[in-house]
Amino acid sequence: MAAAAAAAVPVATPTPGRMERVVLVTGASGGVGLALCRRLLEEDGRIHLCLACRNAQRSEAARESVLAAHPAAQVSTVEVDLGSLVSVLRAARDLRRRFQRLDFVYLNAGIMPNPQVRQLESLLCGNEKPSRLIWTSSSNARETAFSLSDYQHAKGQESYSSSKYATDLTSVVLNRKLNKQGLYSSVVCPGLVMSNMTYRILPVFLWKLLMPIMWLIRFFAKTYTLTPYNGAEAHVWLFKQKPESLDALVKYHSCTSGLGKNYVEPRKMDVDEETAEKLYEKLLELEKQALEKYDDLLDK
Ligand SMILES: NC(=O)C1=CN([C@@H]2O[C@H](COP(=O)(O)OP(=O)(O)OC[C@H]3O[C@@H](n4cnc5c(N)ncnc54)[C@H](OP(=O)(O)O)[C@@H]3O)[C@@H](O)[C@H]2O)C=CC1
Ligand SMILES: CC(C)CCC[C@@H](C)[C@H]1CC[C@H]2C3=CC[C@H]4[C@H](C)C(=O)CC[C@]4(C)[C@H]3CC[C@]12C
Repeated sequence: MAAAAAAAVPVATPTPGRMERVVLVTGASGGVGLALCRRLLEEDGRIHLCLACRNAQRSEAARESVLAAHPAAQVSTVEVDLGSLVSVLRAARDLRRRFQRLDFVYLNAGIMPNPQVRQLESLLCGNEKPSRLIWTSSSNARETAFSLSDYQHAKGQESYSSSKYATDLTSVVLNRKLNKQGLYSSVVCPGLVMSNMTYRILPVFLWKLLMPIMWLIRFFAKTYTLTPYNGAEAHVWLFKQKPESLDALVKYHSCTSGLGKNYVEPRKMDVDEETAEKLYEKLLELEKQALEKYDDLLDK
């Protein structure tokens, strides 16, 4: 299975030319990630879009559905299970071989931050134009759920809030370390979106029954974006911004008004920069230990 997860490149997909922007989206097989892919191509049909998914069938189905709406688009796939270090390293090696740089990486499948980014550093840093990392975090990221001494949350009960807080910290520290090398990182919250994730909280039929109530709630709670399309608003907005104009300590929230109008709301994050720095040191140490075992998957 792990070998199969290495990398599948559709043969028909051309290698991106020098001037095309390359955009990688993780978790692109459904929900916010897939809606984001469609919306990005509406913004710029010339990008080379690479869908990073863990399941080959779902990945191909996503690629076909994106191509159905944008037949001339350049869409490729890379298989990666972000829960497996070997799979992440193989996919990163494959991406390093296929692309000279990555202009945008949307880290949308929500798992702990390391080492997916570090393995792509050579594609993200030192390019002519800045590269961007955009993490799908959540308004549910909470400092109280996170502990530096147990940053992998082995002992806690709030892994979701903890991992999203770790994501926020990582984004903050990456900006401090890598802005000067041309890498800019941002975090977004898609709001409450109906997707496979929420269908694991309540069954689909119940959400459908609740939908009229949620449309009403949306007049008061603007983060009830409800559809993946609306949830991708902040991601798409960031795609159009100059990275130098963004605040590293802000989370960008997708919002939808009661009448269905989408907009983005920046909110200051409650992150301690010293904790961010300490987490970064710990992640580097963890990475060093983990990578010692997988020397053959690293480019020297
Ligand atoms: N829905 C919501 O209300 C909210 C969502 N979010 C965040 O938005 C992001 C997208 O979620 P959403 O679209 O709602 O959920 P979905 O479950 O619809 O999509 C999640 C995507 O991530 C992929 N994925 C999950 N685990 C892995 C893995 N180990 N390796 C590779 N890919 C993986 C899934 O692949 P597969 O198809 O194979 O399962 C799928 O493509 C997440 O980070 C989530 O935490 C934040 C706030 C609210
Ligand atoms: C009438 C309905 C509103 C009743 C639904 C009750 C609950 C099951 C849900 C109400 C709000 C939901 C959530 C809000 C925030 C999400 C957050 C941003 C996230 O990242 C993960 C999912 C949420 C926690 C989501 C979960 C279901 C609710 C609690």
